This record gives sequence, structure tokens and C-alpha cells, in this order.
Amino acid sequence: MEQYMLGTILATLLGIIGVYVFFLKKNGAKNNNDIGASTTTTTTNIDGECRSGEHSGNADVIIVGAGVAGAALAYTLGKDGRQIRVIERDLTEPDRIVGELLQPGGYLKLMELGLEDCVEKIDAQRVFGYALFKGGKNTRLSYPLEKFHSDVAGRSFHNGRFIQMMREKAATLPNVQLEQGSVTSLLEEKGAVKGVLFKNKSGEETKAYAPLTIVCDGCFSNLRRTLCEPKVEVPSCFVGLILENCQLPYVNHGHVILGDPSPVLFYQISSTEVRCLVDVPGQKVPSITSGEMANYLKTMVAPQVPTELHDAFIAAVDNGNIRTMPNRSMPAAPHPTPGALLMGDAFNMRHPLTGGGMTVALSDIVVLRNLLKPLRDLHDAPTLCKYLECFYTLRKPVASTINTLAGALYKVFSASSDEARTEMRQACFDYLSLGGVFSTGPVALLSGLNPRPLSLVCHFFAVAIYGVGRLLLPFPSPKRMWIGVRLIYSASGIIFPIIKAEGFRQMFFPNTVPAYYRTPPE
Ligand SMILES: Cc1cc2nc3c(=O)[nH]c(=O)nc-3n(C[C@H](O)[C@H](O)[C@H](O)COP(=O)(O)OP(=O)(O)OC[C@H]3O[C@@H](n4cnc5c(N)ncnc54)[C@H](O)[C@@H]3O)c2cc1C
Repeated sequence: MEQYMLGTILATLLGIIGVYVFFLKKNGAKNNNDIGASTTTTTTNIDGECRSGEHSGNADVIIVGAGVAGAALAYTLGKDGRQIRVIERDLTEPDRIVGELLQPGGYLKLMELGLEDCVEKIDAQRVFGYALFKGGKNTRLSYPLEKFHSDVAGRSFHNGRFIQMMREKAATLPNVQLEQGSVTSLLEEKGAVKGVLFKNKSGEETKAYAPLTIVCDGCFSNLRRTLCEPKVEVPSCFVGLILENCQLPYVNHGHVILGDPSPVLFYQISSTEVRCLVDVPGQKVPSITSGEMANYLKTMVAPQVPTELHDAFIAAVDNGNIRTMPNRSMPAAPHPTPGALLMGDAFNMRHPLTGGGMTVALSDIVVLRNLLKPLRDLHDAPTLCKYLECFYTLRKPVASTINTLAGALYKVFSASSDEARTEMRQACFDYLSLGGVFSTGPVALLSGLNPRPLSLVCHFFAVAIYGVGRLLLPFPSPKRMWIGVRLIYSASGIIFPIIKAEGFRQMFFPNTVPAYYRTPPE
């Protein structure tokens, strides 16, 4: 017992030194890398233009993009009685490897929005937690669902089917108009966005006006430039495969393999298909056409795949249906602009390892809906813009917890040649394997069921301290003490930059939003 106490005190001291050294070193460091934003011009000045003959319609809100965020938002605001005009580039069912696992926290938001039936009739699978695999060992991490209605669980599905269900549901509302068109720019007048310029289905340039334009054009957004400061990072890419005729070792669970060089995911997306996402660090993946990719998957990845899935994995590689997608992260950095708002991936992204994107998007929609509900008229753009500034703070507890965890876990779960990082990775696996609060705490954070930033920081440093304790006990050696110091330093180096980018004050003190911002304008 005394040994453990001593270990904990030592580890805490090391932690403080680590944090201090980290801040000394990082002070002033900047990262302004924006490789995600396109160079497309995003605003068109319409000062003095005649609008007669153009599509002014009578929309209260224009929504650009009917993906996860846009389609859910269209239904939500439409249900509240607003006239909604949705312009979506392609209304056919999307076929992609993103957004296939909705966390239970996201499902709760779907219920709040009245959209939970959109995961019915699409062969969606219930998800009750995760199974973690590392070096021949595995552990099951269940979502803490006991307190919730029996329907509440994660859901995994074909993303396109889910989106199509939400689009169809939104289109059943008479006040929601869904049309195909590609928005090329925002229409700006005296510093306020008044609508959009888009190419309709027949290729004709058309203008549409509304007091509020909400841009939900996804991770490759070319409209966000003027509405935020996009600092996009691409730490890795996902390579997607579909496995058939196989059974996951843990039924109804997501599977995370702590592989080398980085994680591999498996989860069921229908009753007969298992999605596999292989993380490849960096912005380039081996070429698919030259066969380099198949070779990489067979020689590097297949030996790390659980034996139950091995044959199906090889068959999926041989089948050749291999897709790739960059994994982007971008903290929310809005430029509040009268008449416009960003939502979904266009506004904020995080590494998809923890499957948090849809949960954040749906949670943001709930926050926005509640803010807009008491407003009868949206025409006073400057006042509305000032009022909606509190959206950026009110969303923080959920969004920042999920974002921070995604970024931190990706780094902890990736293999490294650094001994301290290797210890941290092992400590994380062992900490989660302890069960009880050591697994339910982090899983509740990841699943969006308990989005508390402080709890996240406590668990993160508890893992680090646990790692240091393991190094020092029973007999600390100078070498192991040094690795312990580096472990705390490296843990600080992982989490503090993410918290800084998320905005420390908003993340931990969301109730400090001035009362003025919370009061709806008349
Ligand atoms: C590889 C990968 C895996 C992921 N896995 C998960 C997961 O398992 N769980 C999870 O919760 N999240 C996951 N995510 C994140 C998730 O996919 C996103 O957070 C979510 O799709 C964001 O929704 P969105 O509406 O902002 O964007 P999208 O769903 O991409 O929708 C954007 C829409 O805008 C349309 N559009 C684009 N430009 C224009 C234009 N100029 N005019 C008109 N329309 C336009 C597009 O056609 C599209 O329909 C993953 C992401 C990646 C990259």
C-alpha cells in the first residue's frame, strides 16, 4: 500500500515537472497549417444588383449540403415551422466510408431531434461497446447504458442509407424544399451574407436569398473560408474495406486493434458486412492501382488482424474494393458573420478514430435549435449574429470533450519508437482493462454519454500516472524514472495543445457566456 502511495506521489511530482517543462518549451509555438481549404472564391458582392426574376423565394433559412448535418438540420428547423431551402450537390444515395458508427450519445441527440426512426429499416446494427486488442490480449469495454431506455445504444450502418432516410424525412415537411444544385459562393452585401449563388441541376447559375444561410458542405468545404479560420491537419488516412461472411469476436461491438504503425478498426455495418478501416499515418497512402496497397495490407496489416477475421480480410483485399479517405482535424475557429453560420465538418473536425463526428454535428443542431426556437424573425442579421455567438460556447462541453479525446487517443494508440510513448500506450490498454470506473469513465466520454472535459483530463492523467507507477514499482531504477518523467512530459505534449486549440476557457467554463448573449433578441 505504502509503495503505491509513494509511487502516486512521485508520479504527481513528475507530472507537475512535465507540465511545467512542456509549457516552457512550447510557449509561443504556432501551427498555422491550412492544407484543407480550397482556393475557390467564396463570396460574391451583390451590392446594387437587381434581384427581380431571381429565386428569392420566401425561405427563412438556406442550408447548403444535405449530408448528416444538413439533412438533420433541415428536418429540425422545418419541424419548428421555418421555411427551409436545402441545396445539395448530389441527392442520390451517397456511397462512402465515413460516418458509419453513431455513438450512443449521438443516438440520444437523434432521439431529441425526433430522427431516431432514420436508423430503422436500414439494417443498422446495435453497438454496445468496444473490444480492444493489443499484442495477443484483448479486453471488452461496454458503454454504460444501464441508466438509459433499452433502445439507447450505438448504431452502425451504411452512411448513405442513413443520410437518405433523413433527407426523405425532411422532405415530407411541406415547408422544406430540397433541391439539387452546387453552391459556388455566398452572396454578401454590406458585410452580411444574404444568400448563395449556385448551379442548379440544369447547370444554370441561380441566386437564392434568405435571412440566414447555414453552410454544411462537409469536410472538403470550399465555402467556409470567409466564415472561419480553417487550420486543417491531416494526421493520417483511413483505408476502407468491407469484409463478408465473418463474425466479429465480440458481437455488436466495435473492434479496435492497437496495431503497428497505427490502429485498425472493425465494426458491423449491416447484418452481413463488417467495415474495416485501416489507419495509415501521413497524408499519402500506398497506391491502389499499382498493387502497393494490397501488398501493404497483406504483409503489414493482415498479421495483426484477429484470427477470426483473417481470411475475410484477405478476401476483401483480393476483392479489390479498397477506398481511402483523409482523416482531417480542424478546431472550431469561427468568424461570426451576420447572415451565416457553419455547421458539421465544415465548421469543426476531429480524428475519426473514436467515431465522434456525427455525435458532435447532432449535438450542435440541438444547441442551435434551442437557441433559434424563441425567435420569430431572423431578419435582423447583426443582432442575430451577436446572439448566436453563445452557440460557440454552449456547444463546447460536448464538442471539445469528443474532439480532445479523439486527438489524444489517436496519438496514444499509435505505435512509436519512443519508449515513453510505448509505455503510455501499454498503460492506456492496461488502465482500460482494469474495468469498473477505469473503463466506463473513458468509454462514457468517448460515446458522448458523459461529455465532461474535466473528467477527460482526470482520466488522461490518471493513465499517465498509472504508467509511471508501473515503471517505478516495485523498484525504481534511474532509467525507469527518466522514462516516467518523459511519459508525463509526452502526455502533456499530447493533451495541452489540443485543449489550447479547443479554447480552455470555453471548454471548462461554458457558463461564463455573458447573459446578454443568452437573451433572445425581440
Ligand atoms: C474516414 C472517416 C470515417 C468516419 N467515421 C465516422 C464514424 O464512424 N462515426 C462518426 O460519427 N463520424 C465519422 N466520421 C465523421 C463524419 O463522417 C462527419 O463528421 C459527418 O459526416 C459530418 O457531416 P456533414 O453533414 O458536416 O458532412 P457530410 O455528411 O459530408 O455532408 C456534406 C454534404 O454537403 C454536400 N456539398 C458539398 N459541397 C457542396 C456544395 N458546394 N453545394 C451543395 N452541396 C454541397 C455534399 O454532397 C454532402 O452531401 C468519419 C470521417 C471520416 C473521414
